[in-house]
Amino acid sequence: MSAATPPRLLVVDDEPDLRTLYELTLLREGYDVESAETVAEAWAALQSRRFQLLITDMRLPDGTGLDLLRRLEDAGRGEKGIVITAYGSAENAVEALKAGAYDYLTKPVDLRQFRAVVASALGRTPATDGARAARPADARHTLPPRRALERMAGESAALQQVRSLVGKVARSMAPVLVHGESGTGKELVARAIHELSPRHAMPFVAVNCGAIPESLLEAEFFGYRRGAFTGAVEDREGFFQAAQGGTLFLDEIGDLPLAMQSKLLRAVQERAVRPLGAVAEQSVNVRIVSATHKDLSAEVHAGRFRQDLFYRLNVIEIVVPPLRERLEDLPAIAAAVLERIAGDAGVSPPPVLSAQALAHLSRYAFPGNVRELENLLHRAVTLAGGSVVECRDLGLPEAVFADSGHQELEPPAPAPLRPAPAEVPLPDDLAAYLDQVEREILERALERHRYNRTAAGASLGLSLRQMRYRMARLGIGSGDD
Ligand SMILES: Nc1ncnc2c1ncn2[C@@H]1O[C@H](COP(=O)(O)OP(=O)(O)OP(=O)(O)O)[C@@H](O)[C@H]1O
Repeated sequence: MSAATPPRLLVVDDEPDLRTLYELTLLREGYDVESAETVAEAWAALQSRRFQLLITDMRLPDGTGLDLLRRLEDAGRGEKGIVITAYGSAENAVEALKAGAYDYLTKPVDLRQFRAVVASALGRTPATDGARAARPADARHTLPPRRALERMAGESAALQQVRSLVGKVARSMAPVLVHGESGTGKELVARAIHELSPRHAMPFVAVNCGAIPESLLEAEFFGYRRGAFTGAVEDREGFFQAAQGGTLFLDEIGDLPLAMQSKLLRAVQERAVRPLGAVAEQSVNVRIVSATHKDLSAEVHAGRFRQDLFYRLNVIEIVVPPLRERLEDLPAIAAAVLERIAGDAGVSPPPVLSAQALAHLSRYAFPGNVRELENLLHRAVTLAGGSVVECRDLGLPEAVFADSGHQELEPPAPAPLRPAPAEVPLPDDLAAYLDQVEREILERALERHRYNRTAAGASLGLSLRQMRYRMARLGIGSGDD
């Protein structure tokens, strides 16, 4: 956008004072502003000119802001929309996002937030805001657009539905909740949304909520100031600041403790965070995509997840079904994974699965989903050593197959535990020795449960959170790295 042609905005509100307030605020930002009082007047303006952005009150004398959004959508117009809704009417806000609004604001409108949302819709930084300027993307985060979508192999109806939803929601700010079992591709979906969104050149920050010790959550999410606590020797930004202008992916959101849920809700509502030890809040412009393998509404019923946060995050839900429910995707995903493995190893052409090996795999329940398939193929390729992966290379014992109902499948029979030696020599570094013992036990449990961390943890009496924490501490990979 050149300085000579400021973006043209249309403000629609029937209250003269509010209209003036919005107009003045936007004029100070250097925009070209027009206004209207009713749906009819706004529509007349929209028919005679193009605007970059429509900012409309929800309730208008002759209709609603949504009527305008729908008309724009029907006419195939490119104007983005921001809807201003009454305080506390969450349904209206959700309706607005579903009708294609870029974002919504609630009354009374906070002008700092107003400027930030408008700027974000126009891909700019607020001119008069003290908020941090949008940064150029960190190189690590800059993937060419569409990479995640291209990586997503498979043509099942379920996956096509996922792809189409990704395309639709990418344009807006609407929070998305991705639901699916572990390893189904939830993070891939979140990345695809980010890469197709207007934010794609800004950071994508992925956070595994289940892997962070509870005492560190606030500092990790919101950052801290030097001296905020012992050990805080310098200022550090949190995930929200790191994702400024981009997308924050909150994986395993269902694992977040209740106290942290309240703080997250506040940050999402206020669009501002206060680092530990700081006096002032910082406004943040971040789109939230969260994911869970849990049934969050059941968690809400059980009192383990805040209902208000659930509604905030779950404006649009994308369900990624388990691999066993879309086995038609198996050949394409396996081929894509084999290609990736071969590419990483510099081998060409990539190995292929024999027909029997594929048939064998399609009888397996894949409790760890695509991630498990990847691990399995990694091992199989190493064992095969040639260009064709056969059944025997897959290392799936008959015990893991059942013809009736995949759900009842049991993991392979455990190998007998090694008896403890009668006399263990005393270690000279007890902590390192115990770490090694723990590492071996975790690795064996993971191996036995085909890298399904939940199942491996449960077999040792550990929650997923504890399991992840221990794995991170001991530097054990999740099997996919
Ligand atoms: N449709 C697909 N095609 C190809 N690869 C896929 C597909 N879906 C997932 N993957 C790959 O499977 C692995 C697991 O995916 P991802 O990390 O997105 O799953 P997840 O559901 O977020 O897992 P978790 O719940 O354990 O965090 C990744 O390497 C991803 O690239």
